[in-house]
Amino acid sequence: MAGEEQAQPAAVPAEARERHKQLAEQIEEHRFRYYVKDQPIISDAEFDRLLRALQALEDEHTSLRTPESPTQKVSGAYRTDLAEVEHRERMLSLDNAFDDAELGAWADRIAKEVGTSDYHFLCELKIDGLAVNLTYEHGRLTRAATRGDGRTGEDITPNIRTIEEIPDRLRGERVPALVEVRGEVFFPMEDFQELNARRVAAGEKPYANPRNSASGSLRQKDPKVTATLPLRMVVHGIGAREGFDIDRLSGAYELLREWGLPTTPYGKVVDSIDGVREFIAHYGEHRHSVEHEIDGVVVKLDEIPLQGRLGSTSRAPRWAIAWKYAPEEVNTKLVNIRVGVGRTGRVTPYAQVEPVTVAGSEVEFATLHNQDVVKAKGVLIGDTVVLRKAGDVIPEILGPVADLRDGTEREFVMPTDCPECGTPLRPMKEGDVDLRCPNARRCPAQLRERLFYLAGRKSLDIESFGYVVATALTRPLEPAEPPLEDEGDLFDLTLEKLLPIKSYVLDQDSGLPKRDPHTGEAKIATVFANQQGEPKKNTLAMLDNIAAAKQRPLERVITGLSIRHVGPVAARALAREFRSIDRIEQADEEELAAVDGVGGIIAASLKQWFEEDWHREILRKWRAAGVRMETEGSDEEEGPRPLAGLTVVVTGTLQHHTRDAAKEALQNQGAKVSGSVSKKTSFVVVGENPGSKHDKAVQLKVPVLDEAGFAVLLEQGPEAAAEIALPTDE
Ligand SMILES: NC(=O)c1ccc[n+]([C@@H]2O[C@H](COP(=O)([O-])OP(=O)(O)OC[C@H]3O[C@@H](n4cnc5c(N)ncnc54)[C@H](O)[C@@H]3O)[C@@H](O)[C@H]2O)c1
Ligand SMILES: [Zn+2]
Repeated sequence: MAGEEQAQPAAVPAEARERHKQLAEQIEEHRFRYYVKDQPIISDAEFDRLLRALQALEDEHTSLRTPESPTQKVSGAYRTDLAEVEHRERMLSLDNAFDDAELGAWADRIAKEVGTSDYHFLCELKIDGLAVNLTYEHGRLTRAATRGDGRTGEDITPNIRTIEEIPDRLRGERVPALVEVRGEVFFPMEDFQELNARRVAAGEKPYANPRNSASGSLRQKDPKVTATLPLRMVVHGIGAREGFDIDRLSGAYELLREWGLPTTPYGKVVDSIDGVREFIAHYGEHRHSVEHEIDGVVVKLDEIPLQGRLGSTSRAPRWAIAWKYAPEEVNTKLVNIRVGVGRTGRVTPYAQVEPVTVAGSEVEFATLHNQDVVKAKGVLIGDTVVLRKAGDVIPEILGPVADLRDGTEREFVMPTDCPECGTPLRPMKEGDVDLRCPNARRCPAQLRERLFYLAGRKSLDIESFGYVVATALTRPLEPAEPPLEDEGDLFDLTLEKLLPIKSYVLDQDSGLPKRDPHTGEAKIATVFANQQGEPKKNTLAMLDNIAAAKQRPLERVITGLSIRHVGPVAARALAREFRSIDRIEQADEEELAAVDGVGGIIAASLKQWFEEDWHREILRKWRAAGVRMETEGSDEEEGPRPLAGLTVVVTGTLQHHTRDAAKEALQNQGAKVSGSVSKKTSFVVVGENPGSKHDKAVQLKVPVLDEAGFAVLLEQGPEAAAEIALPTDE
């Protein structure tokens, strides 16, 4: 008889046991790939699902929850090339809360078990990096190690010494005999693509995301390699200690800061779980206003004696919990790399992926910028890739999961001809990375994009004129000839020309026809007529709106010409200075370049634009149609410019101004309006629901104005506004 088998509890069905074994093996395998090879093949979210499935199985059959189960251990013990180091005090993982009920349950347990009502929660950001343990003895850094299995980690002392912000010696008078400092090493997102480019060029596998590159960089055998990489660190805990006492973790952070260690500025002590919820909600919205990737919030009981009272499991402390945000990274298949043609003819590759839901929306396309970027990222068509969608930013491909290749993947080859008009592509200038379609006037893609921009908010702001209309006017299925040759004909559109038009309904992101979800057929529509062949209401409104757009200010007309490098800011400067299109055309390059906000590149681009016959023809037609080509009044009439020299950023929703109106008001008084906050920003005007710019302002201590302060700035000038600017340290 097999006595050992009898040790297995009979109550657990064989299938459950088998499933448990398989899941456990899978999890161990993924941990090995993640912690040791730094090349995971599944996303964190998928990994978390596996671990949860195992937990659920063990909840059902508790006897499966043995000490060896992956649910009970801190990662795993693996042999690596690096030397082993024992931690003095164990390094643990964290339990997770994926929804509010789980967070609430944790808080209830704390309330029940701490035996007092006098306690606080310390909220911190959960940094997506690599856990390390730094040992300082009498103020000197003597050892640095990875977390490993929590008891034994890998020795990375020489590598850690290459990180600038980690002090070799602690500063100050109150340096203790011993302290283990725990923290997270991370790789800044903005340096990530560059690292991958270097790796691909050197024939190495690119990393799938910044977290893997932090780990890979730090666990190099040769610290000289680590030294070349921009690793950063944030400390978030204390292990073993001798020679000092602390009673609050938040207080311990003060001490760590005094010693010269990089603590986080984003921690916050709150006295209720609702305070925790607010913190979670706030950073859920401002996730990208911090310099490192965050995947959640860590909530800790702040009182250290109470932490001791609650204790830990074999895997995680009971006094802390990690709230996980919805993942922004998913793995999916790169089905194809296509190219799109932009407003200025620039041809850019973009990724078509197997549709996935990420950060709440379904994604099918992701940007790839240009052919060099495709190379630098090292992605092949057919790869499983890591796709990231962060906030409102356009989805992008971070990198390939190279370990999943099976040899069928192929390299992307840039097409030689324009995908929409067949014209051979070429760089505009020698040395340009970008290829362009030189058929600027009639390439349907370019004309479509120009029209869409011309009708858009930054230019003529024509309502009822969107992408579908721009498509129908430039590449109709019927009739064969489009109703306009180029944007010169915009103001001559008639119902007669519009009603017969049938067109594909194109997707704005990809330029591909949208498909009927049921039949899979490309959607075709009569865009301007209803079923009876009469004009749609929208069509009539659009024609009225087009007519009204003839009276838009000069700067908006200039913007709408799609002159390379001439955006709304330059257009405004040009309109202000020259006051008519004719005078801009007559000005020589030097005069143009001398205008504040214009400069040499724009001046050259303007000159080039006016050299094209068909460009001048657009102006002639527009003028004949009655489009405004100058500003009335003379220079002298222009008011004083009390805000000249100021740079102002506007963020959030204002009650009494649209964003554009606020900008215009500022610019009218001579202020420069900028989209990003820097130390040079004079004021940040903050409306409701401001985003990361507000945080940045606070961080850089730039004066912040609310809407009332904004009114003071406009009416009484910068000195008065400065007096009522909000205190910037919260
Ligand atoms: N994709 C894969 O194949 C794969 C495999 C294994 C693990 N993972 C991922 O790794 C993570 C699991 O790792 P884990 O066991 O370390 O758990 P965890 O990441 O959920 O939480 C524990 C860790 O959080 C870190 N941390 C970050 N900020 C912190 C802060 N302010 N205070 C305290 N700790 C902070 C600590 O280093 C700690 O070790 C999960 O996100 C999981 O999805 C992925
Ligand atoms: Zn073309």
